[in-house]
Amino acid sequence: MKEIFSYVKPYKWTALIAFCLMLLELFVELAQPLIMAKIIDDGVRAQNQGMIWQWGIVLLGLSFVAVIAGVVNSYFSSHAAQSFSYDLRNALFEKIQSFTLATYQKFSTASLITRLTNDVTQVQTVLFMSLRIMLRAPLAVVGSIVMAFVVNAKLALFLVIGAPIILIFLIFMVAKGVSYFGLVQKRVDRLNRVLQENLQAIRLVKAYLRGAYEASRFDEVASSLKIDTVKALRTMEYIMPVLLFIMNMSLLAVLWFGTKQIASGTTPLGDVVAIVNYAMRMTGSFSMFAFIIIFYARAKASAERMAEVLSTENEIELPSPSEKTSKGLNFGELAFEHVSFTYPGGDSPVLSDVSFRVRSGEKLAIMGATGAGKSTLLQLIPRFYDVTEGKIVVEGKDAKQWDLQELREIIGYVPQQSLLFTGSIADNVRWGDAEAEMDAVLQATMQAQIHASVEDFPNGYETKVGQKGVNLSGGQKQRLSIARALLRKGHILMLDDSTSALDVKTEQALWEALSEEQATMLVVTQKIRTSKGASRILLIDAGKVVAYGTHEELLQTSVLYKKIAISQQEVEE
Ligand SMILES: Nc1ncnc2c1ncn2[C@@H]1O[C@H](COP(=O)(O)OP(=O)(O)OP(=O)(O)O)[C@@H](O)[C@H]1O
Repeated sequence: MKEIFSYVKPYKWTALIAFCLMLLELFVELAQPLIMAKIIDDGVRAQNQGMIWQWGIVLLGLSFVAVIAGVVNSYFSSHAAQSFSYDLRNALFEKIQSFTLATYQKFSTASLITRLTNDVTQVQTVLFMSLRIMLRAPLAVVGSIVMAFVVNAKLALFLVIGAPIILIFLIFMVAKGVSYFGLVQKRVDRLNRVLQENLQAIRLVKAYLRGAYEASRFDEVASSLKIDTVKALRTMEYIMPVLLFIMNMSLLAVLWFGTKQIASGTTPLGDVVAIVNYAMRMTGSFSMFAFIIIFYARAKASAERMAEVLSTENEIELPSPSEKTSKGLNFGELAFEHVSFTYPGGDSPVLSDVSFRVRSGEKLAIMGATGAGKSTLLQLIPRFYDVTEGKIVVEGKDAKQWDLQELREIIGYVPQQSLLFTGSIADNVRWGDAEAEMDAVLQATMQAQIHASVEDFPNGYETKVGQKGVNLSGGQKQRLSIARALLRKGHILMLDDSTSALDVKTEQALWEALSEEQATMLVVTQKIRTSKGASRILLIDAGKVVAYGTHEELLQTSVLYKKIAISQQEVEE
């Protein structure tokens, strides 16, 4: 909570003004019973009309001040709370951007979304409430006790007795509430995950008629959210009756002894009325406090979840400034030296002792059965994950000594699953280089064989791409992803089975266009037709290199490669 509230610091003045206005409001509120007592004793009982008018006007004036203070306080409180949540959300987002893929996996996308939305809102609400009413409640309690002592110390004692019991009880309930609400937030995570999976795979849900199953899955998570929320709120329900019981007992004691004192003439009626008024205010403030405590307990659980994100250390080892060297010299050269890799949390290596070298401008085809480790191999180069053993040498330097941004800048990557973003087609291609002129965009799209298709769209390059590219075909998405990587003009171009949705003619035209590329190319493929054109082929099986060489060499030396070649020739024949 402390770490999260450090984000209030930039708005401390706004918060302080809100706090002072709240104090003013409170002061007016506490002064009212005192004035009422004066009106009763010196005005009503003494039958002094002038006095009643005089203090009546004071009372009205003070009420007006309280209203103005309340309105201005609201303005400053909401400004501080909104600015705080804006900064916090940005800080969380920035932190998440710096995560390694392994860390993303640890948190899960749905949980990160909940933390950035729902959790931030919980804390923001409590901050607003704190500045508006939350701090006011305990201050009103203390203020009421002090004023009650000013009016009549003996009667005020009855109000003090219950207060410590209530405080201890409230602290106990908050501690209990935090653990319950932590669980509730986890349920919200689960609900978001199910919803996210369902929406992402909506076509599959419809095609496989899984609507009813999905509805029951959603119902299950929604009902566990309901059950746990009710459980958490139920715990909180005890707060109010216990509070009211203790406070009402105090009030009864005040009335009992107050009446006796009035009868014996030791205390004026106005004093008893004022003390009763303060006791009622205390009860009201405690009730308000009890209500806010529910929000506070929930916000505390949320704050802990956000602090967990903010304090997560990046697992990627970054070079120290002395180790860091500028970009490499050998354009696009790449070598794997005895590289082994196990996924975080995995028990067996996905890649074992992989070694190969690709020279500047060469094209390496990576082949192997599904699950052999081809995509994993590519993902190690831009350091999405770090190697477990061995090293990757990029342009003559260990990848770990590269500045991470510089390393990623020289790599154009086309993932297996083409991903596009909401925006225009031009915007999507410009992901490769945000500053690129339209000429460069056109050059990249022509090379990727997508220019003609884009021209056919009514709005050309300004055509809006729906979420994840829903309004484009698989082949169009693949080629736009390739254009994006080409625009990057990197030294190394990595294509992960990125032409699977293209017809033979378009694919051929694409490879021809790409043969003019200067960049070193790593191409994951299943097709002998593609590997034939590569400078070298790396054949992997269950994470191990089983063959490495040119097409002709592999036909001679690798039984597996030869088998694949024969099977594909048969298919082609
Ligand atoms: N994020 C991950 N966490 C844990 N294990 C993973 C992860 N991604 C892949 N794996 C495992 O690593 C192995 C290699 O996967 P990889 O995606 O690299 O294979 P591939 O050769 O590219 O397969 P395909 O041709 O089907 O895409 C598989 O056994 C897979 O289950």
